[in-house]
Amino acid sequence: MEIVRVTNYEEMSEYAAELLFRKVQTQPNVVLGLATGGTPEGTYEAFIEKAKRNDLDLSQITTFNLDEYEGLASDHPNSYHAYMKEHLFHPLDLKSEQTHLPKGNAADLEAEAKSYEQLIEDYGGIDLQLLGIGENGHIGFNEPGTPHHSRTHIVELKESTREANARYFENKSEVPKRAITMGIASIMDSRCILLLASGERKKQAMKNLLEGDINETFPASILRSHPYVTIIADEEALSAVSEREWKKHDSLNVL
Ligand SMILES: N[C@@H]1[C@@H](O)[C@H](O)[C@@H](COP(=O)(O)O)O[C@@H]1O
Repeated sequence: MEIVRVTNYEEMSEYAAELLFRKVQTQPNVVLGLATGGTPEGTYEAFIEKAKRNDLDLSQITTFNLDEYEGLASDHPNSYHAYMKEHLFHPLDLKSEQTHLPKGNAADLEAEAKSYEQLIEDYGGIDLQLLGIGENGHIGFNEPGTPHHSRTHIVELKESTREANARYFENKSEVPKRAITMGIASIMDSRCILLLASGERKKQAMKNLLEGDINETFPASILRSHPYVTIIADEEALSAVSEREWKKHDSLNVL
């Protein structure tokens, strides 16, 4: 596990965008795993800018997102489909065949989960998975208690997660109660993982991730057993982590 400690959100975004840019440049047919939430917005913005400025060839990339809310159609303004179209897919003119998200409004969600997992496999797996982290340690929508062997599945969202995400909806009651998400094992199958964390709100999560035990109570802790994880976190997110911990991991030799 590598930790890149940066000053703030802007620096985190710039650094992550540069890594994504280099990844696509060196591997034009890369399969990217993508995340939503406030954390990667700046990364997407910086990546779009770099890609356009350098005429980056994106025609061969494929993307798979981590998750989607249950019941929201892809054109629902609060769906993760809509988020991705706005923040990445449209600005980069990615074709719809290149981009994949689980369908939250599928008639048979269990079948959707299976076929999503199969599709990732058909593409040879994910080369680089981008992750944010929930305050309770969730990755994707894998809430505390999710088994480490889980594959794409349907989850009940914790009230705290619905509250944290309510800012994107009119009010909390509109936040769906369930979602479909890649599982812990699906995420761990990615060849490398890039986790981003910024701000005070994430400081306890980062402390648990870097100093706690690996267990299912804190889902992100499993990442410590993955061979290629890079964390880009800012000073506030790392403010509860002892310097000894992040210095121990600090490295610029990433991805
Ligand atoms: N499903 C998403 C996660 O993928 C994301 O990492 C998390 C943190 O969001 P934010 O980056 O807005 O703090 O929120 C949601 O629950």
